[in-house]
Amino acid sequence: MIEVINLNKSFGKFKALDDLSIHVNKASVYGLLGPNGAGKTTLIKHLVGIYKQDTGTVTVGGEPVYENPAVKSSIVYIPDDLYFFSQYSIEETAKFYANLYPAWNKERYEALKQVFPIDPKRRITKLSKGMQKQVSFWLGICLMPEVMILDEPVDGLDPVMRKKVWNLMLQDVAERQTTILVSSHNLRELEDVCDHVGILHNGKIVVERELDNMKSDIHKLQLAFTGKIPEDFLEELDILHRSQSGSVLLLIVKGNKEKLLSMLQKINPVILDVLPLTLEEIFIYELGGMGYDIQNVLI
Ligand SMILES: Nc1ncnc2c1ncn2[C@@H]1O[C@H](COP(=O)(O)OP(=O)(O)OP(=O)(O)O)[C@@H](O)[C@H]1O
Repeated sequence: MIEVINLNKSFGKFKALDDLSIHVNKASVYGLLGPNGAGKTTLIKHLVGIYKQDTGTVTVGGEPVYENPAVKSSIVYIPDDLYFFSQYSIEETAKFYANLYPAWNKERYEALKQVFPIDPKRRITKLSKGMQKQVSFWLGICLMPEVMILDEPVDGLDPVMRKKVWNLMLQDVAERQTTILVSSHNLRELEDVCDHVGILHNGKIVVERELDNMKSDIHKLQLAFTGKIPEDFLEELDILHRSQSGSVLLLIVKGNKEKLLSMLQKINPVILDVLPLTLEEIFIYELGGMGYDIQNVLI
């Protein structure tokens, strides 16, 4: 649904996006992670047609986005820094959208008054930051978008509202095949909602993974041996991290779990446990294995 191929963008001599490619399937949720200055907002501004790429292609539904009003009208963009007309109430903004966008869904707007407990007569710019975020989701969802692009979306929302907003959007992914791309610094925030995650660092995608597959491909093992550690044998494994506490060896290993276990049983360890890994740990070890300074890449 969203396809970015070999995208390059420089500001003067500074290369903000460096031959970047991503692919986001229809009816999926793609999480874009990365530290400050990685290039997330710059990429997003290409996806919503604000920036024109230097080179490369950016398409949504197979169509280029830049200067393409038809494609742009199918995308709802909720930026980090929200903008609303300074004099308009929620109600007036809703009327404005209803006149401008044929897809505006009035019934939905009315129904969502139950979810967003804000008086629609209030002027939006006078609301708190979190309340303004709520309004942007309320109105954005009523535009019945095919694609939602969200920059730090739940920043400022309280935990109950975060859950409500994600529930509404995930319902649209399931029922209307909406496609969502969401940027964040926080992997934990994305873990529950995304099916793919891409990590952006210095303008490049350094890791892109389907989350369902990830946990089946990387394992935390605790091992202990009666005699010496069989180093020759361990060299055969794809070890991302190794540490030792007393006689217990902790390994983070890539590979098929059953194969690993049957290999390791052959060397008769006195302890052989497979421990669960969080998604955050997986990324930390994978990126560490690729030579990235983890502290600078993930929070
Ligand atoms: N209009 C611009 N002119 C010059 N440099 C820019 C411009 N926009 C972005 N940059 C630079 O491009 C890099 C990427 O910025 P971007 O805002 O895309 O990062 P980000 O990943 O969204 O960061 P954050 O998490 O802090 O919001 C930064 O070094 C930034 O200074």
